[in-house]
Amino acid sequence: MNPLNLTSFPRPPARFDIPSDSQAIGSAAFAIPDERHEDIGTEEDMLKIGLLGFGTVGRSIAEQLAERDCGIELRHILRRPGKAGGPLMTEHFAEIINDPEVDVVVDVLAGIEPSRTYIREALLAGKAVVTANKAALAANYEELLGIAHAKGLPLLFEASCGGGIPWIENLKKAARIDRIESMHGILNGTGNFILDRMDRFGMDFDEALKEAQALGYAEADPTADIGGFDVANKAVISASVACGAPFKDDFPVLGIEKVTKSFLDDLKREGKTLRHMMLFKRTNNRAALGVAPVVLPLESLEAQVRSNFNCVTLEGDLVGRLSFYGQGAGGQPTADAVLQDLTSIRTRRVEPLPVAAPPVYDAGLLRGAGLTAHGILPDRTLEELARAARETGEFMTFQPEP
Ligand SMILES: NC(=O)C1=CN([C@@H]2O[C@H](COP(=O)(O)OP(=O)(O)OC[C@H]3O[C@@H](n4cnc5c(N)ncnc54)[C@H](O)[C@@H]3O)[C@@H](O)[C@H]2O)C=CC1
Ligand SMILES: N[C@@H](CC=O)C(=O)O
Repeated sequence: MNPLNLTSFPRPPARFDIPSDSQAIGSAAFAIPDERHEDIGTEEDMLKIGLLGFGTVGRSIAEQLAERDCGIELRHILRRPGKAGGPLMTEHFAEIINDPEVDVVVDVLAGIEPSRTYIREALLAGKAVVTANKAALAANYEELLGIAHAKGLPLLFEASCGGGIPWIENLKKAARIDRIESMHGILNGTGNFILDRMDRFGMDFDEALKEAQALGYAEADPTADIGGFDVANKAVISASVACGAPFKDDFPVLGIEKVTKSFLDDLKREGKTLRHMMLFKRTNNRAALGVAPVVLPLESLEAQVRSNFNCVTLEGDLVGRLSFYGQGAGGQPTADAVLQDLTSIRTRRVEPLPVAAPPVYDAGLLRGAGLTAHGILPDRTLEELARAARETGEFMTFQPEP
């Protein structure tokens, strides 16, 4: 029995302009009828999944499914050739999408490919998809959400941003009522772990990075974490959800590779600290995005965020500021986010994505009122500061508005 009652997914509010073409980013509300969806199950039915990947997150998902009664049955686990020895293991993706019992394909692979191909093929084969892979999603957001929309299938990605924090779900909910005017926050557990270990325990950068890797926080290639590209992927996904349209523009990304203990000690003496942040601003139909190390007063909210924790804030025109805090990396919190998405599908409580016209990129929004440059180069945009940082090799930091 297929428990995916696609016709019962809530419809988005009427104020959204729903594009009719199949590439449009839409919600799972628009089910295209096919015979698979006619066999509608109930909430009590087991949701059957095929798991792609058996690393830190994949193992945690399998462990939790064995331990708790979530109403989810694990039918297959895709592993690399030569590693698929155990029960349920396969090295053939075709075995998963050709299994008519599989309702949802869960992607916890690393890197853009083969995830993009597998998500595409799963959706085209009529399977819902849950992914934690922000690199694959950010790079192919329009295409993949477009296919999900055209097929009337959920493509959920809570785990892709902020580990165990229910950020995407709440951002979608806020966007039902509010205009999302800004977002900022810490969205990388590895980077925050490193800065915190250096700041509070005097650890070296490399030593702290090794510990983050051993704890399962870092990406397979940790340069994505410390160079800001992992935050950039999460920023693209968050901005796309907030704007109701794929956020495709280039934007400045500054990493934390150059941070030293002595730099953090100097800041501490001034009553400040450093956090690696996503920065997003939007007014009317204009928006800007950036990733940068930000100098913060010690008493600020983000300065309290330690270890692998993340803290991300949205500002809506009605609700004002809403902040979300929790473990941003690690097998268990990320497994929780995946299981939450699967439970939303099983219980047919999928929050639809807002849909709107894409904003025009306006770099000037991250200047002046939005951010004040710290120390040097005041009154420049984040783009100009990023360029100068690359050219001079200097380490740039910014202070957020109070
Ligand atoms: N570790 C974390 O805290 C978080 C990770 N994520 C994302 O979740 C995904 C998984 O992360 P981790 O489990 O930490 O990564 P990982 O590197 O520990 O696991 C990835 C697994 O996929 C396997 N794999 C790669 N290509 C494959 C292929 N073609 N066929 C079969 N298996 C293949 C690898 O052998 C590895 O076991 C990544 O996309 C990551 O960005 C998201 C949130 C938090
Ligand atoms: N490498 C990432 C994992 C979670 O998204 C991080 O450290 O935040």
